[in-house]
Amino acid sequence: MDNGAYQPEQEIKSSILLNTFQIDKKSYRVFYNNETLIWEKIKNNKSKVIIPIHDVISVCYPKRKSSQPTPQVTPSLTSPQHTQQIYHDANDDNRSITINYAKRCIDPKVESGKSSKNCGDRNKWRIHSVTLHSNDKYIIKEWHDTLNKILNALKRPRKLLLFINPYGGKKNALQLYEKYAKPIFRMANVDVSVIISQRPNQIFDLVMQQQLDQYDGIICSGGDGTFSELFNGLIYRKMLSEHSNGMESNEELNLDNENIPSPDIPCGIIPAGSTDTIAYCLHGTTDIKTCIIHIVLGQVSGFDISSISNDKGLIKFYASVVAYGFLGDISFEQENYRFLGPRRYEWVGFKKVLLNRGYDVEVLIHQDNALSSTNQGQNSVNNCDKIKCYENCSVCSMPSTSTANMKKANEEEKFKKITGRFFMVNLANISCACQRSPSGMSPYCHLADGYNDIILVRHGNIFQNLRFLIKLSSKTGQITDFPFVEMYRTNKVYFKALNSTSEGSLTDSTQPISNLGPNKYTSVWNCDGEIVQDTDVIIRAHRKLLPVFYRGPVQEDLENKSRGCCCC
Ligand SMILES: Nc1ncnc2c1ncn2[C@@H]1O[C@H](COP(=O)(O)OP(=O)(O)OP(=O)(O)O)[C@@H](O)[C@H]1O
Repeated sequence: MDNGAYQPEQEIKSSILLNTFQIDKKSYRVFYNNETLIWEKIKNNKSKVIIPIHDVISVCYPKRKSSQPTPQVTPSLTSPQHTQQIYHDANDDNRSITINYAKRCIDPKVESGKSSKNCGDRNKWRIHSVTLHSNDKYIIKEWHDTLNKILNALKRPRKLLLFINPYGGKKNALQLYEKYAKPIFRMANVDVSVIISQRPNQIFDLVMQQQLDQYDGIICSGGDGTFSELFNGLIYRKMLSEHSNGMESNEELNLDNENIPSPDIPCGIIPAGSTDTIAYCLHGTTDIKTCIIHIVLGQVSGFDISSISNDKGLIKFYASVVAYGFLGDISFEQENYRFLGPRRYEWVGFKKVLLNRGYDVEVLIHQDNALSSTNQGQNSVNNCDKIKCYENCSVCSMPSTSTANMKKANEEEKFKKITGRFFMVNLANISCACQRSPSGMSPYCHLADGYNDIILVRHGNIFQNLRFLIKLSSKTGQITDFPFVEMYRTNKVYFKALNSTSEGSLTDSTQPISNLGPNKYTSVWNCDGEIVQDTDVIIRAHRKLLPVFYRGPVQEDLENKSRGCCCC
């Protein structure tokens, strides 16, 4: 029933505009209809550009050059600094408007129809601008006002809080922000408050303490560790607020760690770390402009987050991987070689592959009935349909009712027990693809299906371990082709290190590691790059727990086809 109230969706859907404009001194028919903006040459309607309104960043009158200096961010801030740009409209007599829009990278030859093969990376997005001229200032004004009304009706972030980690990666997050992020936020009229972190875990602490209601999104610029601080803060904050009545301690908070509440505020990541696995998996690229574009365009989707707990409760949430054994050992030692930059992983990895003696462990892998039906009861990724996770993924968009219903029908949970000596045991929340390992350790892992892939790599001689690592970093081939690798899809795993000299799990395990660490018999966990020392843990996947600015990578078939000409 139409009660006369203003409905933004109606504005987006029902508006229609059609006029002739000059673009680069040529006549174009330009129309807006059905959430799409189209301009085509009047004399040659083959040259047509189609842009969904959701990919339009801003519509403005051509700007006068501002005499005001651009505000600079002063380092070492712990309270937000605002960096909003004020636009100056030229005058009321405008005869042109500029439309700034984002578009996937497509080879200009493909766009002009001269070639069907695309050398560009379709995961990358770039900003383009088109200026429409008309002698009729009323037409210009109508287009400007209508398109801005539509853009304002879209659900997009207008005010963001950004944490910058100046220490991660190449230590250039601040420069990257100034060079790439600030101009895009300014173009999109997003008001950004910036906080530069001064120590590890400060982002987590600030997210827990700060008033966040005024923000439409909380984002960070840094690597996986920085993003981990951010989303751990957001989730813990939400858990605390949900349990605020009568909640006395963290232990009580940790009791119900099956049903974790979702944060209300979406988050995002501007990659400025060493590996940037999470950004790579979310967008199919670590291209910084692409990641910023996805934030300003504001498309939010649920992203799986997993947790690692001990018998006392929750230890940490992770977004990429928890890895015990080889990768845990690397994570433990790499901090000592930070002066080598991203190369430190190669040096420490080389040392650890030579010295690895394997670790004895026992795992109980939950066999989810919802998965068994598609996997012939094996829960093995080897047997399941090999569907990769892309934008609009059919697996991730399946309703999540199956797991809950199955549990009721079969009260007793089924577990698969595996014991042995392992080179590494990894639980991947995402494919873990990155520039170094483009397929990732778990190529078919999904971003939002509610499952982890557990990868068990049996310990072997140094040549076997090396073969495994080479395959892991290759573009083709799968680690599950090796007979010493097993992979299972699951939403819960009980893990125990055997032969432990540490008499049970270490408490307070994410505290500074000083003299603690892997001993002769046990390793540590690499949890999104941070160390967790417990060796008796439960690992759970939480479906779509975190709202994140992302669309997912582009479908690979198209990408491969489009890259067909790269050999030339
Ligand atoms: N001002 C700071 N000084 C020192 N360390 C910091 C500061 N701010 C954040 N940190 C810590 O820096 C660590 C490394 O950051 P991050 O993981 O983002 O970068 P990286 O390790 O280079 O990248 P990646 O995780 O993608 O490989 C994090 O654990 C974070 O807690």
